[in-house]
This record gives sequence, structure tokens and C-alpha cells, in this order.
Amino acid sequence: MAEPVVCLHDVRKAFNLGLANETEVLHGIDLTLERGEFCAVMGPSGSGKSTLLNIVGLLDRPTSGSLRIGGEETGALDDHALTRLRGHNIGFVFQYHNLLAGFTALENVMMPMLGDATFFNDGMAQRAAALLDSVGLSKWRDSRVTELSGGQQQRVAVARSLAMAPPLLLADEPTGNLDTKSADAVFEQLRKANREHGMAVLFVTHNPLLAARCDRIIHVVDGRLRSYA
Ligand SMILES: Nc1ncnc2c1ncn2[C@@H]1O[C@H](COP(=O)(O)OP(=O)(O)OP(=O)(O)O)[C@@H](O)[C@H]1O
Repeated sequence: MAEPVVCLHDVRKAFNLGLANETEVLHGIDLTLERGEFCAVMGPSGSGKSTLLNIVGLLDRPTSGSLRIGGEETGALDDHALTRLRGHNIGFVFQYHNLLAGFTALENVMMPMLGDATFFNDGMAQRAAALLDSVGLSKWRDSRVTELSGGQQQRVAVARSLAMAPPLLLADEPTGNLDTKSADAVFEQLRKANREHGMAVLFVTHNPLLAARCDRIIHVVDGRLRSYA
């Protein structure tokens, strides 16, 4: 059987606030995400959702516990190895899309491919164009991203997150700033990518209607996973 895309066992995270003042924010998280699973992450503000996503995304390290990405134990890896693993396995969409303002939609989608020999070739622009097409933005591919609406910019960010065809997509409130129609469009693009490419998705949202359309919902409450199943 294939390895889970993500496997956390007893993951804890404490932040050092100085003067021996340490606060534990995640208190022993166990979580497995299988290939193709679309999982909503809900929970009150400050409960630890972003901290959890940052750890799964290899942007921050757990204080203790085990994190496996695609079967690879990450605890002993150095920063260089983590960056490589992240680049090949994980796409990100954030609430604030972090697009590069001076560049076009097409250039932004091409950006993650620039550092990778597998993708850095003549087909790069065609691939970026196809991704923009898949999120319904082919007409805007040569527009600077600052000329696009918030919803369109977030769809560019979705296309960019798919550039490396990652098996795992982490979306931290990607629809949080959008009106209902744009939020729905962005959600549908993520769902489509999940269905067509089998990528696993962790989708942080405060919107119960969108969460209900996911395969599974996990609730983070005070740094622990609560099951209401
Ligand atoms: N770098 C840090 N240093 C110290 N404390 C931090 C740090 N990052 C997060 N925290 C604390 O960890 C707790 C959880 O924060 P986190 O951002 O993970 O919550 P969240 O569930 O994503 O909240 P929201 O829904 O408001 O985005 C908060 O109390 C926050 O202040």
C-alpha cells in the first residue's frame, strides 16, 4: 500500500518567548492524510491551525514528535534537504496570495518552475498557460497581477501552487478575504486539482459551508485535534 502523503505522530510545538518563557501551542497532534484526501481544518482563532500548516509545510520544525512526508521522516533532515523536499512535494496557497506585483499572471505561475531542471525547459510557458487556462484566466495571462481582482489574483496563486504538480497542497484560508462567488470559484479550482491529479489538500477555513464540501473535517481546539465524527 502507498505511504500516506502526510503522517504526524505526537507532534508538539512550543514557542520560546524569551526569559525561559515557553508556550506550547500544539500538544501532541496525530494526523494522517492519504493520497487524494481533501481535508478541511477548522477551529477558533489562535487554536494552532497555521502553526500546524507551517509544520506540515516544512516552514517550521516541531519541538518534538514525528513528521513524515511521502514516507520520509523529516526530523533529521537539514534545511537544504527540507527545502528540496518542500519544493518537490508541497504547494502553498495563503490568504494573502504573495504574488510578485511587477510580473504578469503567466510569469508568476512560471516562477516556481525556474529552479527545477524537470520543469525548466521550453515547455514551461505552455505549462503555465495551461494552468491559467484551468483556473479560467487564459484571457489575463499577460496582465500584471496588480490589474486583476482579488478573486482572480487568488486563482493565479492556485495555478502557481500547482506548477510543480505537488502531491500535497496546503491552503491557509485562501478564501478568507473573498466574496462568496470568488471564494466558491477558488474552492472549486482546488477541488478540481484534487480530483484530477489526486493531490491531498489541507484546507484551513472558517467557512462551514465550504468545509462541508470537503472529504473530511478536522477541528483544532486549543492545540489538539478534536473529533466530532
Ligand atoms: N512565532 C510565534 N511566536 C510565538 N507565538 C506564536 C508564534 N506563532 C504563533 N504563535 C501563537 O500560537 C498560537 C496559535 O497561533 P496560530 O496562528 O497557529 O492560530 P490559528 O488557529 O491559525 O489562528 P487564526 O484562525 O486566527 O489564523 C497563538 O496563540 C499565537 O499567538
